Amino acid sequence: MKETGPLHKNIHFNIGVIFTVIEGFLSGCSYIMIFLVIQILLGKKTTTTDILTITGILCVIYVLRVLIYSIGYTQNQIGGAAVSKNLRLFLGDKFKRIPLFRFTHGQVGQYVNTMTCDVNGYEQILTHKVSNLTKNIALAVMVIVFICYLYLPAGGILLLSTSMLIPEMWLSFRTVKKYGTRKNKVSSETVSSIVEYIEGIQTFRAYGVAGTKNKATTEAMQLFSQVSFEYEAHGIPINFAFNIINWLMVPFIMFIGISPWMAGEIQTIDFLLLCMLPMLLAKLIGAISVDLFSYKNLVISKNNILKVIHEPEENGSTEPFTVKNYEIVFDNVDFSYIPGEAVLKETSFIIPNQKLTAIVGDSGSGKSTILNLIAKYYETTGGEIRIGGKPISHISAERVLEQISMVDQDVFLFDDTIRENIRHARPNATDEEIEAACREANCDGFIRKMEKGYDTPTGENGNFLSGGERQRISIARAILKNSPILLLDEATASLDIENELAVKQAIANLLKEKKTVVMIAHTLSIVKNADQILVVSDGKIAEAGTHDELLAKGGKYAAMWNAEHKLSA
Ligand SMILES: Nc1ncnc2c1ncn2[C@@H]1O[C@H](COP(=O)(O)OP(=O)(O)OP(=O)(O)O)[C@@H](O)[C@H]1O
Repeated sequence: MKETGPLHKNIHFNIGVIFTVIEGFLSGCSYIMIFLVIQILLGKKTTTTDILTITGILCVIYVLRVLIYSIGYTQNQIGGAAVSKNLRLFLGDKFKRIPLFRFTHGQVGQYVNTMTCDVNGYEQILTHKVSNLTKNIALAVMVIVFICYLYLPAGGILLLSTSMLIPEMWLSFRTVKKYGTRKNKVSSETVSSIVEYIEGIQTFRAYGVAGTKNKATTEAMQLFSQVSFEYEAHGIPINFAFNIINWLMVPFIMFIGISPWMAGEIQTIDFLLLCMLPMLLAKLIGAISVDLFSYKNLVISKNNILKVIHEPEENGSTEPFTVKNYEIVFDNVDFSYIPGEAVLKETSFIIPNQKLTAIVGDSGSGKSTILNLIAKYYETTGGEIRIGGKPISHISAERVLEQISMVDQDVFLFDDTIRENIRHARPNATDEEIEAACREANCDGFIRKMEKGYDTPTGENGNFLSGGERQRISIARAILKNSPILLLDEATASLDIENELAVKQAIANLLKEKKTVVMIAHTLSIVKNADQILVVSDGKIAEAGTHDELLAKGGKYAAMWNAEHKLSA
């Protein structure tokens, strides 16, 4: 099947294979030359010219072999590396188009496995396996042809024994398909488990369940070891049986060559080679069998890559998303993360353009889900969400997200400087613009106190910074992006008083601009001045109105307000 797209092999790869095959034939030629040398030596009239000619030809063959091998190997490496680079770039780009809800924990493990192990595996096929295989096959064909020339029946028998490779491969491939596929699946689960273990190491250590005490990770590794063993254990007997047949051919050919040699039908030198060449052939066939086995295994990697390549993409339009206003409408929206377990049920509400809407409600009532749906992290299962009158289901997440700034509790920071982390919000922003955004976000002060100021590294995922500092950096990003919609998950409750005040001030600055703001509020004091408050309860909007209206109503909001005031009193 002709390969297209990122798996397509390039010209370097093809040149590499051709050169390796030539090198295989040349290596066969050196055996023919040795044959000629022995023939001359055993003959009566050996002249210096004969010896010089043969050694000269051998020199040329060896120099050519080294040259051709070097070119072939280099071309293979260049070709393979180019394919894997293009493949990784392609997959990186593909991840941009896969719906965001696909990036669940288990799936991320699979993607990491594909991007690393599977792409490495595929590169191995291209840079080593294919060339080794073609070279060994070329040399094996030459050896068989040469044995046929020496003594046809011996050549015929070797051809027959070599053809046992076909059933052997058929059986091996079945093993690879069954156990290799499982091994690969368990391998991605193990990667997920290891990623989770490393990410959560602080928590695991705090609870004394790190290292071998961590049940989930230990079990995942044990399972992987067991599956790997099963895989090898089922492949070995087939290979073992084949190798016995393969190597028994060496004495057998010797045996059937004795009578013609004694009868003078073949010369001593031919008999000598009949004793030696089957050993070389057995070694080659053994190597071909092992390479074909691992080649088939690596094909699983290729299939995993193909699976990602063919993953359904978002079907929304990538045309720029332009609307006259940024009113957000939820029209009878149904949503569930797990089929049958509804989180939002026929939910309808309007978030007015350039107004502040606060969402309050019990924990687990669906507040974050509403933000996730506006940002198109997930697709609704029923109903429609419209921004500025346009249904967002027809627009790609990337285009919708261009209109949105998100400040939530999980601030993701890259292992880069503070300046570059903020610049991600608007890559062409100047240093002055970044610093101005930081002043508004109340983080300019603490950044300047740092040794390298804006060029201070944040550490992996911002672990050199405190929670409040990370939140203010996230607010600076939102200010810099200056998008018309702002989704805010206010989470000042977990901060110390100084940080809480700084973050609240930063949020107040962020809200000064005219934007459509949707804010999840965990403390009601912060939403008092909102233009509209939505009270979410059990996946529905239980109440909607201003602070005063809702208090006057004496419903759920009023109860929450009174409870909060009792606590702070
Ligand atoms: N990725 C997910 N997969 C499955 N269920 C989920 C997922 N995310 C949230 N849920 C479930 O959906 C429901 C609503 O969750 P959501 O995070 O929207 O609540 P919330 O009101 O924001 O809660 P909180 O105030 O505690 O953050 C909860 O029952 C939660 O367990």
